[in-house]
Amino acid sequence: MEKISEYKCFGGRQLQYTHRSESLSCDMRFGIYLPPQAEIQNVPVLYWLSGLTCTDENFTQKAGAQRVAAELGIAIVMPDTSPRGDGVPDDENGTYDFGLGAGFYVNATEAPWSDHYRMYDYTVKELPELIEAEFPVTEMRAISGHSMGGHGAITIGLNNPERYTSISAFSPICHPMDCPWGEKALGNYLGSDRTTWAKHDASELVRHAEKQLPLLVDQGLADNFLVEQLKPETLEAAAAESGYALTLRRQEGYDHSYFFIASFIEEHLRFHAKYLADK
Ligand SMILES: N[C@@H](CCC(=O)N[C@@H](CS)C(=O)NCC(=O)O)C(=O)O
Repeated sequence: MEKISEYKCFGGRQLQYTHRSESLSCDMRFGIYLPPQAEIQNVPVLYWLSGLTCTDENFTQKAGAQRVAAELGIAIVMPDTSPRGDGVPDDENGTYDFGLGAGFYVNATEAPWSDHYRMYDYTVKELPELIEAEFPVTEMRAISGHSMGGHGAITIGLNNPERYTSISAFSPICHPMDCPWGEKALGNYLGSDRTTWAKHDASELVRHAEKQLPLLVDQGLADNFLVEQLKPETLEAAAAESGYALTLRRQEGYDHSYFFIASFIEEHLRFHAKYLADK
């Protein structure tokens, strides 16, 4: 692991590292914010999963999360959104919604993607192991994300309820089995057998959840992707069916951008802080 940059921020430190990833077979970058409390004690961690086209830097630079993370004593880890580098295949047409910048937080089973595109293992196991070995953090983890990363946060959280205290999402892809982004990604990474997709579909997981983790979702009503790609109503219907205590808030006038995330990230951090402190 090698440090790329370090900035003092709200009394804590905003850091960026590169490391060799065994699960992804390539070098990866991640960002980590350590609040001031981490100078004297281990602190809990929020994992943030970004959306299509993002790297580790979008959330770091645009969400404005550090001030409240410093107040609450929470570290934030921001991974990249796909494997990168020489030899990592990309969509042959270079589209933004598949391949580089679009790992969808699954382990690909199909060639040529399966050699590198293993973002599920990276996010669930490899990265937390590295973070917990190298930084002053506890094993208390929460997970959040945006769009493709909101899908990642909900699916990873619900598939591993013992590993996380709470889940939140901004504008998540709620039903990837039935939207263009999701069908393209899951079809290419996992193959045509749709039964293997259900484990990576937030609505399916909420419909069948055995253990409920606290789940907060914010969705802007002026989001261009709302109707065709995000479909929060499917998550709501699934929660109603299974009795899952979902909090889904529709926010008038907000779009899909980081201006929306910046407007509500404080509430998401305070939501997670409650459960990170409880356990
Ligand atoms: N660039 C795409 C949209 C991709 C997009 O909106 N990405 C979101 C996540 S799904 C994002 O966070 N973009 C980076 C940013 O706003 O900093 C387009 O041309 O339609």
